[in-house]
Amino acid sequence: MERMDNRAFVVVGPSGVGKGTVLKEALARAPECWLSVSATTRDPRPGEREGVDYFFVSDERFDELVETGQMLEWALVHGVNRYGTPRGPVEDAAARGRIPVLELDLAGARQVRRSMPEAAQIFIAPPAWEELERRLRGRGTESPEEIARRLETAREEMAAMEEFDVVVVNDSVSRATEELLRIFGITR
Ligand SMILES: Nc1nc2c(ncn2[C@@H]2O[C@H](COP(=O)(O)OP(=O)(O)O)[C@@H](O)[C@H]2O)c(=O)[nH]1
Ligand SMILES: Nc1ncnc2c1ncn2[C@@H]1O[C@H](COP(=O)(O)OP(=O)(O)O)[C@@H](O)[C@H]1O
Repeated sequence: MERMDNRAFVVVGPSGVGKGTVLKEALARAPECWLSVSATTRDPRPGEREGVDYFFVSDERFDELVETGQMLEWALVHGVNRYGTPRGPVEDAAARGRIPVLELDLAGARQVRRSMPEAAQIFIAPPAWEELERRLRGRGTESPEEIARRLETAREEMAAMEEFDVVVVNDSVSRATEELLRIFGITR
């Protein structure tokens, strides 16, 4: 995959595909890139840190952020919690010459395709459906009901893969990381 010289990157992929894992590896080696920290109404998982993994906010605070125009995009994900991209930090990062990277769900990616059409849209896919299920269950952070809901959302996301500029298969973390770095334009 050739370098994509865009001013921002949107990364989408089904829950458990390894977006977080691969993005963390890639961004540690891509100082030009800046990962947006989303606001969410969901509860933190063990080990997740406020302001690092997410800004964990109440429903009331989320309403306020939306109503005052502070969200670049937002969506109700898995039918339960809302997630959104705070606008200010993205604009600040871009103004400092960093390349914003946004990890979003499908609805968020579609909004950004309209509001920031220059952003490259990347889909992270599993090597096989069974492997996605295995990773999601193996992570062990969701209840069986939550896993079932995530797999339902995953079917819709996988069906929308063709909307994306490029698909990166997360077969191995190191290979997928290398491919992502090439797309980001970083080859060292
Ligand atoms: N639209 C939108 N989606 C987001 C945002 N932040 C995270 N998401 C998506 O919300 C979904 C759920 O994320 P998370 O609760 O961390 O669960 P996981 O995907 O199972 O690790 C994923 O598809 C994320 O990409 C955001 O700011 N906006
Ligand atoms: N290439 C891979 N091969 C095997 N397991 C992986 C791979 N990438 C990620 N994982 C594992 O899959 C699980 C889900 O990864 P995570 O990064 O939390 O996914 P996401 O952010 O897409 O929900 C984690 O337990 C992670 O260690």
